[in-house]
Amino acid sequence: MSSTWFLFVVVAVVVLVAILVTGLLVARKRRISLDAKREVEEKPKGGSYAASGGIALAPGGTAEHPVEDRPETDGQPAVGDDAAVPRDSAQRTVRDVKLPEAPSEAAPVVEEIEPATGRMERLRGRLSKSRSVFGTSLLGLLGAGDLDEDSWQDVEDTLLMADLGAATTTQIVDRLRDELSRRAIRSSAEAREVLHEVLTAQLSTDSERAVRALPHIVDGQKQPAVVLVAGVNGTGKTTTTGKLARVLVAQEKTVVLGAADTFRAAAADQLQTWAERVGAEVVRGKEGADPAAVAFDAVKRGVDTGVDAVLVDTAGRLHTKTGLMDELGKVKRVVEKQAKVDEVLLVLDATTGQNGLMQARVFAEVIDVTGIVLTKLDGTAKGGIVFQVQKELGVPVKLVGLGEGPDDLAPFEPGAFVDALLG
Ligand SMILES: Nc1nc2c(ncn2[C@@H]2O[C@H](COP(=O)(O)OP(=O)(O)OP(=O)(O)O)[C@@H](O)[C@H]2O)c(=O)[nH]1
Repeated sequence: MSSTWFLFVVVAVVVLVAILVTGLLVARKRRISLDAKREVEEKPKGGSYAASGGIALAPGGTAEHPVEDRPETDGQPAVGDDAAVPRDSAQRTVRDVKLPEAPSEAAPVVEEIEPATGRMERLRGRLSKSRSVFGTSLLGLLGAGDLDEDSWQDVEDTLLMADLGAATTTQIVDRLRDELSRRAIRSSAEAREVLHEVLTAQLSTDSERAVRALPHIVDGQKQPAVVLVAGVNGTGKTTTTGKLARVLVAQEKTVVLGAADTFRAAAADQLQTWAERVGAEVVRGKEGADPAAVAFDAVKRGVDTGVDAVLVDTAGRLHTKTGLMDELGKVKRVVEKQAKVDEVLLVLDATTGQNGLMQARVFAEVIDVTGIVLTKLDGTAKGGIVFQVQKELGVPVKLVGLGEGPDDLAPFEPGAFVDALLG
């Protein structure tokens, strides 16, 4: 009995010792695996990169890098490179990798600009087509002395054909009749004098012809002049904007051009070319972007950089399309959140004759046109639209386009214009 009892005690002790040893081993193993986990967590990821604070920045070109000592020179490991330089040695950063040279683009050549003064005189010959109607026909008729009713009818027809319109033609013929009977005209030189007087008087206006494109002071701060250029398709808006920029730059003014014609990418490219030629900045949007937003950005840029003038070229739009005209109104309203629009130039193509007048009426209603630019006067015998537009709208013709050349833009001066018409 006692030996059975003794055996029982020995077995119990052995089992207890075995349990104790196993427990100790398990506890130790657990502790090691926990420590190992912490080690993994604390190891910074990505080698030397430790994103504890913000991104550390350093000025370019000043930091030192051991990379210079690496055997490879072109960024690729060379033979034996692995053996010579351990994989975990400092890596080259983006700053150290030399980029291939960008293909050198020829710097745009800034052109010399012809002085604007006396341009009308220089461009007089360009009005030759208009002159052939006015000068030759009218002077021939009037210089012949006493005119019968048929001759007066011819005078009237000549004026109508040159796009002076019915109302203006009647006024001019009435004035001519008065003057001729009062002065007893006998030669074509005298006739020319009378005609010159009457036509010039017909073109006179009390409105200011100067283009409001110079900066002014608002609340003690220089504010650029904001000029909006509008009109139907193809009248010469972009060309005029470019030509006007040249005039300003020639007078040492700084200019921002806004390419708010977002329908045609080519229009913005065209404006950009004009800008490069005079050294002006262009603000343009993506094709199809909101033109009002581009115009706004251009004016903001001009205000922020303190330039003298911001010229905004808008997309061509038919005056008969209400949606497009509304959009133009929006362009002006949005720009005016940034700065007052000082000048709204309506560009009319002189070769379109009477239709130009219709366009002018609608545009004037939508955006308060302040000045007319009559383009392509070099290519028409119908310069007479100048008379009508001004009389009907009470808006002065400020500039005339007399060719496709960069400096073929002249100020509108009634006396010089009539001189050019009569030859
Ligand atoms: N002869 C002549 N051509 C001109 C004159 N002004 C502009 N042009 C030409 O007219 C064409 C149209 O000119 P643009 O400036 O592109 O006209 P736009 O109004 O901006 O055109 P859209 O943006 O399509 O509405 C171009 O070939 C110009 O060279 C001018 O005074 N005389």
